[in-house]
Amino acid sequence: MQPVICVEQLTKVYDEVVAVDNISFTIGRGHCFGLLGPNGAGKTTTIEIMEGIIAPSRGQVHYRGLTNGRDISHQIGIQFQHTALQDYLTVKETLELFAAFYHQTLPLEQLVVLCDLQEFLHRDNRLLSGGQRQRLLLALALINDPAIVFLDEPTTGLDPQARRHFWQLLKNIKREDKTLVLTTHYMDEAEQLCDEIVVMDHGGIIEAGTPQQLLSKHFDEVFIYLPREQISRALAEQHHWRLLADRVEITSKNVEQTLALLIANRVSLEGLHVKSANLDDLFLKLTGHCLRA
Ligand SMILES: Nc1ncnc2c1ncn2[C@@H]1O[C@H](COP(=O)(O)OP(=O)(O)OP(=O)(O)O)[C@@H](O)[C@H]1O
Repeated sequence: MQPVICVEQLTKVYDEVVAVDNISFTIGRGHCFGLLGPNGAGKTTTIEIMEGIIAPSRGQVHYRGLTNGRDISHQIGIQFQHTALQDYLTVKETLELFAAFYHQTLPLEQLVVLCDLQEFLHRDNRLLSGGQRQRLLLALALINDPAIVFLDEPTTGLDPQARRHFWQLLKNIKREDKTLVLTTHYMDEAEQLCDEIVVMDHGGIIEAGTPQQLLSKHFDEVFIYLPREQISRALAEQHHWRLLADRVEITSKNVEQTLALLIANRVSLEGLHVKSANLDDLFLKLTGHCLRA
């Protein structure tokens, strides 16, 4: 891995709150790096220090010889969660306006293709759907052809189809040798996009690695589900299986053995569903609460 950003012993203390508590990590060039954690974990503070928006109390962020975000603005792009777009301007006019702020920009035609803006290029900003608006904001983050793009919960509020479309665009952008730094509340998004993730809680790092590394480190079992009415309460309690509202959850280290046990107990296997642990399960295990809770 060729490191592009090195965060070293970063700390941010507000009056009475340690928002970020001595964290260190490295982001590889061309990777998608995900910063995850529950509300108040310290993600935004960390990202804003990396972006040079706020100064750390202690520690450093190194980027190509630049420290703590100084003079970094022309090398990065930021997609903020809430950016006010100028009313009465079209998408094309908005791109042209933002392009005028920079010496060096990506050709607009390239941006339009990269962010899939063709269909609504001449539409007034006020008339854009949520997904179209996010694609325009992505284009604005890319306008100066940055090496690193920061994305703050880019798909919050989008419908499943628009989210998937957005993910595809981010995958294409990654192929252009850009490094993506993403915060998200959606574990499926992190699983789809991120090469490395860091999970924060209470200002510190509680886990770091690739999604696959973390899943295999924390889980050596799969979840088996069966409709509730097919398993007696006595059998479930005997084996400590979880009784959910409409199904039973069986945690199994050996699927074959569990199936044999079910068959031996004359349990019907109709509607059986097997699921490997995903980042949602990992998050729950690490932080004790769901991201959206
Ligand atoms: N300017 C500030 N002054 C005082 N405390 C702050 C300030 N900014 C953040 N904090 C506190 O620092 C902690 C970390 O906040 P931060 O916004 O970085 O968390 P987060 O992980 O981004 O949360 P969310 O997912 O809700 O955006 C919180 O306890 C927050 O209240």
